[in-house]
Amino acid sequence: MENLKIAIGDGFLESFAQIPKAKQRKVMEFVAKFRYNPMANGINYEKINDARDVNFRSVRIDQDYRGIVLKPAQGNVYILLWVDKHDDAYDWARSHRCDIHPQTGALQLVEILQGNQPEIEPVKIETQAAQENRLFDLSDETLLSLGVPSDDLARIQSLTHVEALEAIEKSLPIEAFEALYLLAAGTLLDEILTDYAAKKSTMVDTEDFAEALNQDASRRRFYVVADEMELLEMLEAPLEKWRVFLHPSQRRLINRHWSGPVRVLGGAGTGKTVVAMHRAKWLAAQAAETNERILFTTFTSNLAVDIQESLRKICTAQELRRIDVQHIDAWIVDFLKQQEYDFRIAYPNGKDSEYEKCWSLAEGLISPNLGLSTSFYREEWERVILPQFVRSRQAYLTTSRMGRGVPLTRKQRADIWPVFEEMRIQLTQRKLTTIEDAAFDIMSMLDSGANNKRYRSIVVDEGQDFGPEMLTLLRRLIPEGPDDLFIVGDGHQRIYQRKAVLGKCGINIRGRGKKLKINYRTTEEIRRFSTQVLEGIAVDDMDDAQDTLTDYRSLMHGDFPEIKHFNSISEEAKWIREKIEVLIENGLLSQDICLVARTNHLVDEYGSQLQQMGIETRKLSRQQSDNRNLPGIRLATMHRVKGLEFKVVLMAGINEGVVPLKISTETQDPTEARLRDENERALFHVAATRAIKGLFISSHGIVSPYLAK
Ligand SMILES: Nc1ncnc2c1ncn2[C@@H]1O[C@H](COP(=O)(O)OP(=O)(O)OP(=O)(O)O)[C@@H](O)[C@H]1O
Repeated sequence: MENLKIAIGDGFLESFAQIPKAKQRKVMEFVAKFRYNPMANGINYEKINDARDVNFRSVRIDQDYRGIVLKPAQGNVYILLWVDKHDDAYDWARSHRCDIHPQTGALQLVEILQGNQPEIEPVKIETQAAQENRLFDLSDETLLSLGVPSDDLARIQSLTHVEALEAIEKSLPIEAFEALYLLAAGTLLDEILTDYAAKKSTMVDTEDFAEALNQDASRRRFYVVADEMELLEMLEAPLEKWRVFLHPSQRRLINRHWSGPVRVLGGAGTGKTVVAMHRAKWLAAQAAETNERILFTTFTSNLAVDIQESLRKICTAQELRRIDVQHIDAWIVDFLKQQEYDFRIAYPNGKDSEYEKCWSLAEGLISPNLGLSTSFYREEWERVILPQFVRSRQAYLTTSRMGRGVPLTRKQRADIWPVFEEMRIQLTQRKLTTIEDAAFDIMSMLDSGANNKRYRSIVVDEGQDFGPEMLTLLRRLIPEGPDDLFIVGDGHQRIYQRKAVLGKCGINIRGRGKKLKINYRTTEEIRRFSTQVLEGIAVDDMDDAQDTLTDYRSLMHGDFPEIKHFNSISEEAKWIREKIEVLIENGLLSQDICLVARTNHLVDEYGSQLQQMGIETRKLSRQQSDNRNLPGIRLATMHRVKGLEFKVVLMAGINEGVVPLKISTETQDPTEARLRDENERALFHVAATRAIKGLFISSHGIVSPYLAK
């Protein structure tokens, strides 16, 4: 059919997810027929009496259920909006309308306020005091550019508090509400205008729905379906809205050419991984003709597994074949294997403890006369020697020690060097090396022409945890140029004590540093609580400037996190059990609840207490991703839950000495102590921001200083 456009609204998927499985099957049968030919015999479009929107029609799914479709008089456009029981579907249709905004050209779906509307303040501003109280001192033109419908201008201009704005949320187009909400929360007007305002256009045809569907602002709620398979796939996972409904700020980063490396910041849950995945898909589609490959790399192995799984949901088979998803260590190991490299990588505190054996032998060379603590040597090794590939005494004498608290003279450097040299000797004798040295060895191999893996582009998730050696390696792996590197990350979530400055790794992001600001995962109450722990801490933007969380918000609301202290772990575990039972009684699945603790030991302890009380648990392993089809309360360390999300998170054992972990923060160097404390705070922040709608925090004994007010 000529110019046929079939679209689906996000509300259709949400309402579809709510109906019984048997009815969902009927809807799928209907949708298949509808997608093939919306004018087919048997699809009857019924007018809806009293509907305020003349373009709404109902369609029959079966005896009980109806779909609501937007079917404008002009053009060949059909938009699936809602599905529900007959009467509920009609009620929905009567209480909504869908218009094209005359200035922005966006398609907007809003609820029609009726009955008990929040009190609207008088439009006419009579006194100066009243005028000063106004929430938004904005002209009609500015409000229109943000997508506020013309009927709502006076109402918005008269609002005096944010609760009144929240009360009319559903009656405002999503983009207008979001811009106003962020403004009310303190975001600067200039920033809002840059991110949200549409340029004034005199060309908008408010009857041209086909054109309206092309607007970025429309595409966060309406998606034009390419084929029947795609539509059915969307119905298979109706709540995975990230697959198609991208925020304009996300879309702007994805579907375009960039002249060089891009760095995307964003607080927890702002959709960085979603953006990185869509970017990889777009890049893979661009590479169709050249058959070039994309590397998608992460810091943790679990995330790489999850990303591979999620990419399957948005990529074609061809696109998927062009993307290598691998966490960076695995990539390094693979590369070295192909080069027949003779060394195995040993990790600190690794399973075989070889690394620690080598270190204790190296420590044997520490001279007590120098007056430096043993922890100082280890910190120097990890923070200075390894990341900068310092291989000789001579090089060490002139190496930058920026960020280290204890200054060293040249003589002291010369005196302590043998310890590091010995560490390398011990490792080499066992045919071992560190991941950092391995990365630098690959760079030497690349310099001598070994590159069996040529990539068109590299996409990096968890960028904040990549050390300088890894970022330098990625830079060397791909020639500088358009669409070379796309790095997402968040310094507030740096939990592995690795820190790099992109510019110093040869990655120049000038003019291509971007930020995501809307948290899609967590309620505003949980977001606020989770960021408190980082207050007053200067966090970098992965380059040479600072990042901030002041412009990071959630539009969802829920309960405040609950915090409870106990005398003993058994009392605490009992309380946790009661919480779990109530949550499950209220319809939550056990696999949507995760208990998080700081150490493996504590995780196991809570696990056995819960099991003794008859609660099924499942500990998340380091090697495997979580299969959410299996029941059981999830148990995990704070490190393991990075990148994941659960409807409810129970943070247990938030005690003094545990959070922050005493042995992790013990050092005699005050600068190092500060860095480690920041790291522990980031870990707490990461764990708390995994919660979608419920966060419960408990402790036993003396409470953690992070909770004590
Ligand atoms: N455009 C979108 N529409 C709907 N949901 C979205 C969108 N973007 C992201 N989300 C959802 O928000 C949640 C967080 O997304 P994602 O994991 O990509 O964020 P993140 O910034 O990488 O988080 P973190 O840094 O905390 O791991 C996920 O549930 C994701 O599906």
